[in-house]
Amino acid sequence: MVYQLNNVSVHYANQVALQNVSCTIQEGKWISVIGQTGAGKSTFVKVLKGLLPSVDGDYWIDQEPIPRDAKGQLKVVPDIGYVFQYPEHQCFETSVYKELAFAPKLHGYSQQQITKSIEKILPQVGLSEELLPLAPFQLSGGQLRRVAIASVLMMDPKLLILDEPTAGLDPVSRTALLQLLKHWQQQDNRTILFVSHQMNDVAEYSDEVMVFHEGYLRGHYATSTLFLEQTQLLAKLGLSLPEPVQLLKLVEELSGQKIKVASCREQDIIDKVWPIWHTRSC
Ligand SMILES: Nc1ncnc2c1ncn2[C@@H]1O[C@H](COP(=O)(O)OP(=O)(O)OP(=O)(O)O)[C@@H](O)[C@H]1O
Repeated sequence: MVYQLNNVSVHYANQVALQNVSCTIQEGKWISVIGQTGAGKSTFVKVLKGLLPSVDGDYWIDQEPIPRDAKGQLKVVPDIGYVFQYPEHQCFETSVYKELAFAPKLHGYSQQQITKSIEKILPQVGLSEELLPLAPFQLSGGQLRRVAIASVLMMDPKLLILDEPTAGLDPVSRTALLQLLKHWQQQDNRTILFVSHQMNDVAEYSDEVMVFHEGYLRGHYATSTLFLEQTQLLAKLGLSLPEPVQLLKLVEELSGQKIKVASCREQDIIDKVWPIWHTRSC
Protein backbone atom coordinates (compact mmCIF):
# COMPACT_ATOMS: atom_id res chain seq x y z
CA MET A 1 0.00 0.00 0.00
CA VAL A 2 1.11 3.55 -0.68
CA TYR A 3 0.10 6.43 1.61
CA GLN A 4 0.23 9.96 0.20
CA LEU A 5 -0.33 13.33 1.84
CA ASN A 6 -0.59 16.52 -0.19
CA ASN A 7 -0.35 19.95 1.44
CA VAL A 8 -1.63 18.72 4.80
CA SER A 9 -1.91 21.23 7.66
CA VAL A 10 -3.22 20.79 11.20
CA HIS A 11 -4.19 23.53 13.66
CA TYR A 12 -4.90 23.06 17.37
CA ALA A 13 -6.87 26.13 18.49
CA ASN A 14 -4.47 28.98 17.63
CA GLN A 15 -1.46 26.69 17.29
CA VAL A 16 -0.22 25.44 13.88
CA ALA A 17 1.13 21.91 14.46
CA LEU A 18 1.68 20.76 10.87
CA GLN A 19 2.25 23.00 7.85
CA ASN A 20 1.76 22.02 4.18
CA VAL A 21 3.18 18.53 4.54
CA SER A 22 3.40 16.49 1.34
CA CYS A 23 4.92 13.02 1.35
CA THR A 24 4.69 9.46 0.10
CA ILE A 25 5.06 6.42 2.36
CA GLN A 26 6.02 3.34 0.34
CA GLU A 27 5.38 -0.15 1.67
CA GLY A 28 8.05 -2.52 2.92
CA LYS A 29 10.16 0.14 4.66
CA TRP A 30 11.10 1.11 8.20
CA ILE A 31 10.67 4.87 8.18
CA SER A 32 11.71 6.88 11.21
CA VAL A 33 10.19 10.24 12.10
CA ILE A 34 12.54 12.60 13.92
CA GLY A 35 12.56 16.21 15.10
CA GLN A 36 12.83 18.21 18.29
CA THR A 37 10.08 18.26 20.90
CA GLY A 38 6.99 19.98 19.47
CA ALA A 39 8.18 19.57 15.85
CA GLY A 40 4.90 17.89 14.81
CA LYS A 41 5.92 14.20 14.73
CA SER A 42 3.00 12.82 16.75
CA THR A 43 0.56 15.07 14.91
CA PHE A 44 1.87 13.72 11.59
CA VAL A 45 1.41 10.06 12.55
CA LYS A 46 -2.02 10.80 14.04
CA VAL A 47 -3.06 12.27 10.67
CA LEU A 48 -2.00 9.04 8.93
CA LYS A 49 -4.10 6.93 11.32
CA GLY A 50 -7.04 9.31 10.87
CA LEU A 51 -7.09 10.24 14.57
CA LEU A 52 -7.40 13.96 13.89
CA PRO A 53 -10.71 14.68 12.24
CA SER A 54 -10.00 18.26 11.26
CA VAL A 55 -7.21 18.20 8.71
CA ASP A 56 -6.63 20.52 5.75
CA GLY A 57 -5.24 19.01 2.56
CA ASP A 58 -5.48 15.66 0.81
CA TYR A 59 -4.78 12.11 1.95
CA TRP A 60 -4.86 9.09 -0.35
CA ILE A 61 -4.22 5.40 0.23
CA ASP A 62 -3.36 3.54 -2.97
CA GLN A 63 -4.52 6.60 -4.92
CA GLU A 64 -8.01 6.51 -3.30
CA PRO A 65 -8.95 9.51 -1.12
CA ILE A 66 -9.54 8.30 2.43
CA PRO A 67 -13.16 8.49 3.60
CA ARG A 68 -14.53 11.63 5.26
CA ASP A 69 -17.82 11.91 7.12
CA ALA A 70 -20.71 14.22 6.17
CA LYS A 71 -18.94 17.18 7.81
CA GLY A 72 -15.79 16.52 5.75
CA GLN A 73 -13.84 15.14 8.72
CA LEU A 74 -11.34 12.30 8.19
CA LYS A 75 -12.28 8.84 9.47
CA VAL A 76 -9.98 6.49 11.40
CA VAL A 77 -8.03 4.21 9.04
CA PRO A 78 -8.68 0.68 10.36
CA ASP A 79 -5.83 -1.11 8.54
CA ILE A 80 -3.13 0.96 10.23
CA GLY A 81 -1.84 -0.28 13.60
CA TYR A 82 -1.09 2.51 16.09
CA VAL A 83 0.86 1.97 19.30
CA PHE A 84 0.55 4.95 21.62
CA GLN A 85 3.54 6.59 23.32
CA TYR A 86 2.33 5.43 26.74
CA PRO A 87 1.09 1.80 26.78
CA GLU A 88 -0.95 2.47 29.92
CA HIS A 89 -3.13 4.77 27.75
CA GLN A 90 -3.86 1.81 25.50
CA CYS A 91 -4.21 -1.23 27.79
CA PHE A 92 -7.47 -1.08 29.73
CA GLU A 93 -8.68 -4.70 29.94
CA THR A 94 -8.42 -6.78 33.14
CA SER A 95 -6.03 -9.43 31.74
CA VAL A 96 -3.42 -9.75 29.02
CA TYR A 97 -5.59 -12.34 27.26
CA LYS A 98 -8.61 -10.00 27.21
CA GLU A 99 -6.40 -7.16 25.98
CA LEU A 100 -5.17 -9.24 23.05
CA ALA A 101 -8.64 -10.59 22.24
CA PHE A 102 -10.41 -7.21 22.44
CA ALA A 103 -10.04 -5.93 18.84
CA PRO A 104 -10.40 -9.35 17.14
CA LYS A 105 -13.66 -9.98 19.10
CA LEU A 106 -14.95 -6.59 18.01
CA HIS A 107 -14.25 -7.57 14.41
CA GLY A 108 -16.10 -10.88 14.77
CA TYR A 109 -13.12 -13.28 14.93
CA SER A 110 -14.00 -16.77 16.23
CA GLN A 111 -12.47 -18.10 19.47
CA GLN A 112 -10.36 -20.49 17.42
CA GLN A 113 -8.99 -17.64 15.24
CA ILE A 114 -8.18 -15.57 18.34
CA THR A 115 -6.31 -18.45 20.01
CA LYS A 116 -4.36 -19.12 16.79
CA SER A 117 -3.40 -15.42 16.44
CA ILE A 118 -2.31 -15.21 20.09
CA GLU A 119 -0.11 -18.29 19.66
CA LYS A 120 1.49 -16.66 16.61
CA ILE A 121 1.94 -13.12 17.97
CA LEU A 122 3.26 -13.84 21.51
CA PRO A 123 6.61 -15.28 20.34
CA GLN A 124 6.90 -12.49 17.74
CA VAL A 125 6.99 -9.93 20.55
CA GLY A 126 8.94 -12.13 22.97
CA LEU A 127 6.14 -12.74 25.50
CA SER A 128 5.32 -15.99 27.29
CA GLU A 129 1.84 -17.54 27.46
CA GLU A 130 2.18 -17.55 31.26
CA LEU A 131 1.44 -13.83 31.21
CA LEU A 132 -2.01 -14.26 29.61
CA PRO A 133 -4.02 -14.42 32.88
CA LEU A 134 -2.16 -11.50 34.50
CA ALA A 135 -3.59 -8.00 34.84
CA PRO A 136 -1.71 -5.22 32.99
CA PHE A 137 -0.70 -3.63 36.34
CA GLN A 138 1.15 -6.87 37.26
CA LEU A 139 3.53 -6.47 34.30
CA SER A 140 6.86 -4.64 34.04
CA GLY A 141 7.03 -1.53 31.83
CA GLY A 142 8.77 -3.52 29.07
CA GLN A 143 6.20 -6.35 29.22
CA LEU A 144 3.30 -3.88 29.14
CA ARG A 145 4.79 -2.20 26.07
CA ARG A 146 5.05 -5.58 24.34
CA VAL A 147 1.42 -6.35 25.21
CA ALA A 148 0.39 -2.99 23.69
CA ILE A 149 2.31 -3.86 20.51
CA ALA A 150 0.98 -7.44 20.46
CA SER A 151 -2.63 -6.23 20.77
CA VAL A 152 -2.12 -4.06 17.68
CA LEU A 153 -0.39 -6.87 15.75
CA MET A 154 -3.41 -9.14 16.41
CA MET A 155 -5.20 -7.31 13.57
CA ASP A 156 -2.22 -7.93 11.23
CA PRO A 157 -1.74 -4.33 10.05
CA LYS A 158 0.29 -3.65 6.90
CA LEU A 159 1.47 -0.33 8.38
CA LEU A 160 2.45 -0.12 12.04
CA ILE A 161 2.94 3.26 13.71
CA LEU A 162 5.04 3.29 16.88
CA ASP A 163 5.28 6.56 18.82
CA GLU A 164 8.49 6.36 20.87
CA PRO A 165 8.09 2.64 21.64
CA THR A 166 11.41 2.31 23.46
CA ALA A 167 11.00 5.22 25.90
CA GLY A 168 11.80 4.05 29.42
CA LEU A 169 13.20 0.65 28.41
CA ASP A 170 16.65 -0.53 29.52
CA PRO A 171 19.22 -1.02 26.69
CA VAL A 172 18.84 -4.82 26.56
CA SER A 173 15.01 -4.71 26.40
CA ARG A 174 15.22 -1.89 23.85
CA THR A 175 17.48 -3.83 21.50
CA ALA A 176 15.40 -6.99 21.89
CA LEU A 177 12.17 -5.13 21.08
CA LEU A 178 13.66 -3.35 18.07
CA GLN A 179 15.04 -6.59 16.66
CA LEU A 180 11.65 -8.28 17.06
CA LEU A 181 9.98 -5.36 15.29
CA LYS A 182 12.55 -5.43 12.47
CA HIS A 183 11.94 -9.14 11.99
CA TRP A 184 8.15 -8.57 11.91
CA GLN A 185 8.52 -5.71 9.42
CA GLN A 186 10.77 -7.61 7.03
CA GLN A 187 8.42 -10.60 6.85
CA ASP A 188 5.68 -9.91 4.34
CA ASN A 189 6.98 -6.52 3.16
CA ARG A 190 5.38 -4.59 6.03
CA THR A 191 5.90 -0.92 6.86
CA ILE A 192 6.87 0.67 10.18
CA LEU A 193 6.66 4.36 11.01
CA PHE A 194 8.86 4.86 14.05
CA VAL A 195 8.75 8.14 15.98
CA SER A 196 11.92 8.44 18.02
CA HIS A 197 14.44 10.77 19.68
CA GLN A 198 17.02 7.94 19.83
CA MET A 199 19.35 8.65 16.91
CA ASN A 200 21.36 5.44 17.45
CA ASP A 201 18.19 3.35 16.97
CA VAL A 202 17.08 5.44 13.99
CA ALA A 203 20.47 4.95 12.28
CA GLU A 204 20.54 1.24 13.03
CA TYR A 205 17.05 0.15 11.97
CA SER A 206 15.58 2.63 9.45
CA ASP A 207 15.55 2.52 5.69
CA GLU A 208 14.39 6.14 5.49
CA VAL A 209 14.04 9.11 7.84
CA MET A 210 11.55 11.99 7.78
CA VAL A 211 12.78 15.14 9.51
CA PHE A 212 10.28 17.56 11.06
CA HIS A 213 10.92 21.06 12.35
CA GLU A 214 8.34 23.57 13.62
CA GLY A 215 5.52 21.72 11.84
CA TYR A 216 7.31 21.50 8.49
CA LEU A 217 8.65 18.33 6.87
CA ARG A 218 12.22 19.49 6.25
CA GLY A 219 13.33 16.38 4.37
CA HIS A 220 12.73 12.70 3.68
CA TYR A 221 16.04 10.89 3.17
CA ALA A 222 17.60 7.46 2.87
CA THR A 223 19.03 6.93 6.38
CA SER A 224 22.72 6.88 5.42
CA THR A 225 22.29 9.94 3.19
CA LEU A 226 20.83 11.88 6.11
CA PHE A 227 23.40 10.93 8.74
CA LEU A 228 26.50 10.89 6.52
CA GLU A 229 25.76 13.75 4.10
CA GLN A 230 23.24 16.08 5.77
CA THR A 231 25.13 16.76 8.98
CA GLN A 232 24.82 20.54 8.60
CA LEU A 233 21.03 20.31 8.31
CA LEU A 234 20.88 18.16 11.45
CA ALA A 235 23.09 20.62 13.36
CA LYS A 236 20.95 23.56 12.18
CA LEU A 237 17.80 21.82 13.45
CA GLY A 238 19.45 20.99 16.79
CA LEU A 239 19.47 17.23 16.16
CA SER A 240 22.41 15.09 17.24
CA LEU A 241 24.31 12.57 15.14
CA PRO A 242 24.18 8.86 16.06
CA GLU A 243 27.18 7.88 18.24
CA PRO A 244 28.81 5.62 15.58
CA VAL A 245 28.69 8.54 13.10
CA GLN A 246 30.22 10.84 15.74
CA LEU A 247 33.05 8.30 16.13
CA LEU A 248 33.51 8.16 12.35
CA LYS A 249 33.76 11.96 12.15
CA LEU A 250 36.28 12.02 15.02
CA VAL A 251 38.52 9.40 13.44
CA GLU A 252 38.28 11.20 10.07
CA GLU A 253 39.37 14.40 11.77
CA LEU A 254 42.26 12.79 13.68
CA SER A 255 43.51 10.74 10.72
CA GLY A 256 42.98 13.50 8.17
CA GLN A 257 41.35 11.04 5.79
CA LYS A 258 37.84 10.58 4.45
CA ILE A 259 36.58 7.11 5.42
CA LYS A 260 34.13 5.45 3.03
CA VAL A 261 31.52 3.37 4.89
CA ALA A 262 28.81 1.06 3.52
CA SER A 263 26.11 2.62 5.73
CA CYS A 264 25.64 4.55 8.98
CA ARG A 265 24.97 1.31 10.92
CA GLU A 266 27.26 0.66 13.88
CA GLN A 267 28.91 -2.51 12.54
CA ASP A 268 29.62 -0.98 9.10
CA ILE A 269 31.30 2.00 10.76
CA ILE A 270 33.31 -0.10 13.27
CA ASP A 271 34.54 -2.35 10.42
CA LYS A 272 36.14 0.67 8.70
CA VAL A 273 37.19 2.75 11.71
CA TRP A 274 38.79 -0.01 13.81
CA PRO A 275 41.70 -0.86 11.42
CA ILE A 276 42.63 2.84 11.18
CA TRP A 277 42.43 3.30 14.96
CA HIS A 278 44.23 0.00 15.59
CA THR A 279 47.21 0.83 13.37
CA ARG A 280 47.47 4.21 15.14
CA SER A 281 47.27 6.02 11.84
CA CYS A 282 45.29 8.66 13.66
N1 LIG B 1 -4.07 18.48 21.68
C1 LIG B 1 -3.34 19.58 21.47
N2 LIG B 1 -3.82 20.82 21.72
C2 LIG B 1 -3.08 21.93 21.49
N3 LIG B 1 -1.81 21.92 21.01
C3 LIG B 1 -1.27 20.71 20.76
C4 LIG B 1 -1.98 19.47 20.98
N4 LIG B 1 -1.18 18.44 20.64
C5 LIG B 1 -0.02 18.99 20.22
N5 LIG B 1 -0.07 20.34 20.29
C6 LIG B 1 0.98 21.28 19.89
O1 LIG B 1 1.31 21.01 18.53
C7 LIG B 1 2.72 21.06 18.32
C8 LIG B 1 3.21 19.73 17.76
O2 LIG B 1 3.01 18.74 18.75
P1 LIG B 1 3.41 17.22 18.53
O3 LIG B 1 2.91 16.45 19.71
O4 LIG B 1 2.97 16.79 17.19
O5 LIG B 1 5.01 17.32 18.56
P2 LIG B 1 6.11 16.16 18.67
O6 LIG B 1 7.13 16.45 17.64
O7 LIG B 1 5.46 14.82 18.61
O8 LIG B 1 6.72 16.42 20.12
P3 LIG B 1 7.37 15.38 21.20
O9 LIG B 1 8.67 14.92 20.65
O10 LIG B 1 7.55 16.24 22.41
O11 LIG B 1 6.37 14.26 21.45
C9 LIG B 1 3.35 21.40 19.65
O12 LIG B 1 3.60 22.79 19.69
C10 LIG B 1 2.27 21.04 20.67
O13 LIG B 1 2.33 21.87 21.80
